[in-house]
Amino acid sequence: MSLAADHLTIGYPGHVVGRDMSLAVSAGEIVCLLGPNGSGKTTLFRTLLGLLPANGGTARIDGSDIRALSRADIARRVAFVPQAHNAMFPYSILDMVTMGRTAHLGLFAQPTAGDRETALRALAALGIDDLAGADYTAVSGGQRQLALIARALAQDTAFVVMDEPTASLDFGNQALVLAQIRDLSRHQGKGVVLSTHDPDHALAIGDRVALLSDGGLVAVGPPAEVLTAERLASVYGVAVTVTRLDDGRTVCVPTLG
Ligand SMILES: Nc1ncnc2c1ncn2[C@@H]1O[C@H](COP(=O)(O)OP(=O)(O)OP(=O)(O)O)[C@@H](O)[C@H]1O
Repeated sequence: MSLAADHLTIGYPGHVVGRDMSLAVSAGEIVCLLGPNGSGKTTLFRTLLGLLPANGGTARIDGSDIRALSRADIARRVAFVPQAHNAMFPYSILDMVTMGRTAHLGLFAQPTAGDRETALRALAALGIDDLAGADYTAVSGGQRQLALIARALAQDTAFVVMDEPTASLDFGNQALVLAQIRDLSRHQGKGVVLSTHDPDHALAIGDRVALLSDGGLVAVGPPAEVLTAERLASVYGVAVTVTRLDDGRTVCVPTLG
């Protein structure tokens, strides 16, 4: 089982964002995508999910060309956590998360009590079950982000694609979400690809890191091999110290000029 970019060229009409990108995420694996602002992380995800046509190459799920799959087929196999957006429709958080179950329902079928249970369990896993009845448009950006992650958990797909899942979360909720993501891969065997601006997050939970810069994937591999001080300095233009802690973990600290 895999979610794969096969020599993908990505972009918009008249604007190529990245060329010849190849990357495959397997079941049970966490791949973290890092890259500067505007380098194309969201564009790559949208192309991988079939939301944006590739300018070249192929996006594949379990070997099938994404263009051959219906939206429902894709939604049964891949959940997407977009960046927390401003909500338009005043659904309750529970309704919003229950919508993650839609992929498993037949046309016109209503969610069952079991679907609501699944949604409630996902909310509890993220510590926001007390918000089940709250209006999705009237909670904070971080709470909306947690609800979007809960919706993906409820969708219960083999793969999860997360666009900056920790971006608007406080320090404690960042750790909670990282632990949830690790659990999704280690205990539930899901393949996860997520983008982040924090190399420490990739070092903490990534099995592999893909570094996107200058219109291509410049390095793909184990976090400690990809995220060297030299490479981070060259991609982000800041001096960085990469240090190993006594307990074996590795962290990155930028040097302020
Ligand atoms: N709808 C669009 N139409 C045309 N160009 C776009 C569109 N969305 C993004 N772009 C451009 O594509 C490039 C990549 O943007 P993208 O959002 O994929 O980057 P990103 O790595 O996700 O950035 P960030 O880290 O800031 O979220 C940018 O130059 C951006 O201006």
